[in-house]
Amino acid sequence: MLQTQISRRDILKIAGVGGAGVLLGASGLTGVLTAFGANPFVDDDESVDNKVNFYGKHQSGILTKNPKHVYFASLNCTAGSKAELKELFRLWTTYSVSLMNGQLVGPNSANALLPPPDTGEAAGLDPAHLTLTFGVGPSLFEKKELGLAHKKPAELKDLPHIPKDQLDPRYVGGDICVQACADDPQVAFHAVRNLIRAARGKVTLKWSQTGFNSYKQKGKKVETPRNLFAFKDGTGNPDTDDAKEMDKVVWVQPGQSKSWLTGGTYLAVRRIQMHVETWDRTSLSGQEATFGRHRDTGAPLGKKGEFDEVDLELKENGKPVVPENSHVALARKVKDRILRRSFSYSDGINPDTGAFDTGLLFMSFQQNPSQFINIQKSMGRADKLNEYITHRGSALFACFPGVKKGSFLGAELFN
Ligand SMILES: C=CC1=C(C)c2cc3[nH]c(cc4nc(cc5[nH]c(cc1n2)c(C)c5CCC(=O)O)C(CCC(=O)O)=C4C)c(C)c3C=C
Ligand SMILES: [Fe+2]
Repeated sequence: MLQTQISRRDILKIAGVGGAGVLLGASGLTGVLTAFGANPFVDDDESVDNKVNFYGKHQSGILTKNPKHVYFASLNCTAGSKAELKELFRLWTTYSVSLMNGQLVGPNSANALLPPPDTGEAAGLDPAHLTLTFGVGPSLFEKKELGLAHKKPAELKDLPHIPKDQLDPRYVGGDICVQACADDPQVAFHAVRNLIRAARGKVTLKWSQTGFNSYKQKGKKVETPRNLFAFKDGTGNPDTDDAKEMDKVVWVQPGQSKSWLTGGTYLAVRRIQMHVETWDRTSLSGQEATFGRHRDTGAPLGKKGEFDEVDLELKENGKPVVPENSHVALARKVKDRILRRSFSYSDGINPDTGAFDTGLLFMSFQQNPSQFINIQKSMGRADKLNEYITHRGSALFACFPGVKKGSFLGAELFN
């Protein structure tokens, strides 16, 4: 860690101490160098509580468990050249490590005539397990000024239309994405706000979505969160502690795609409205038949425990206990697997209908978008859940591999 760094807790102590010399002496070099266009190396500070490391083989925020809040931002890229974009990702690397350490993105200046380098609303807060995940969308590679067309992976293209989706252009696509997850929504927002602020002239916000997850925690044991239809959501996910499984499901392996994406992954995002008014008029048995699981325990129909194996062959009076058109049965019809990492959202009401604008910010990570697409196709028109949901937003991003100390986000793409 740079000796010159300053924690967000320290800022409160230092506040009020005048004199540029004092402040630069205490917290120094980072902001000064950043202001002159250089990016000093900032390391993970493992002495900080509630902190997730930035550096590693893979980016954070993909296998990182139990995120409570997300601020997801989809961005337009307005950089004029590849060199400009590369500089931005270098700067974002330094910023991301500082933010995930719970530090200011730049030291305060004593000059009150200047805006403070850090927007300040996370002052005094710890990192709250902040993770930052960056990806690039298909449209980035179509920008002639960036000269990246030859680096576009064949599979990085807009997700296909699915029956009944009613996409709203306000929630579609994006050149770049930033996913900020934290246990504190203000920490997540602060991170995205400062990243965007530092990128002025190089990116603009296209769309964004906040989301949340709530779960009971006893010691280290965490219960599966419930979605806004009250069902446990995430039970059937692959085991993120199983590295071999993650290499099969999530991480792009050497030779599978463009080399810059090795160790990275694809993020499929769907903003899915959930018609809670209709759901709340549905019987419990109807709700359980929709998912193929019990609402209370999360167990597959016909079973007792949440993690009992789903048995699609189980019959009662000649009929499958887990209905063939249930969400889970259809998801299991194909052999493809994905890692879901979704969040509920609640965005007020739709002024035209008076209905809640609420639902699921569905996010899944997979080594090839075809895994998501095959599951989506299997669900197709048949999924009983379709009666209660409408897909409103959609985007696909290729998320960079992790960053080695001394390197920067997307180095393999830009070098
Ligand atoms: C194409 C991928 C999927 C979309 C889109 C999707 C939307 C969606 N899902 C729920 C709620 C639940 N999904 C559950 C399981 C489940 N869902 C998918 C895929 C998509 N879901 C998969 C691959 C699975 C796992 C199937 C398995 O192998 O068992 C469940 C059951 C519990 C669990 O495993 O998480 C729920 C509940 C909603 C509400 C929704 C759109 C709003
Ligand atoms: Fe699902």
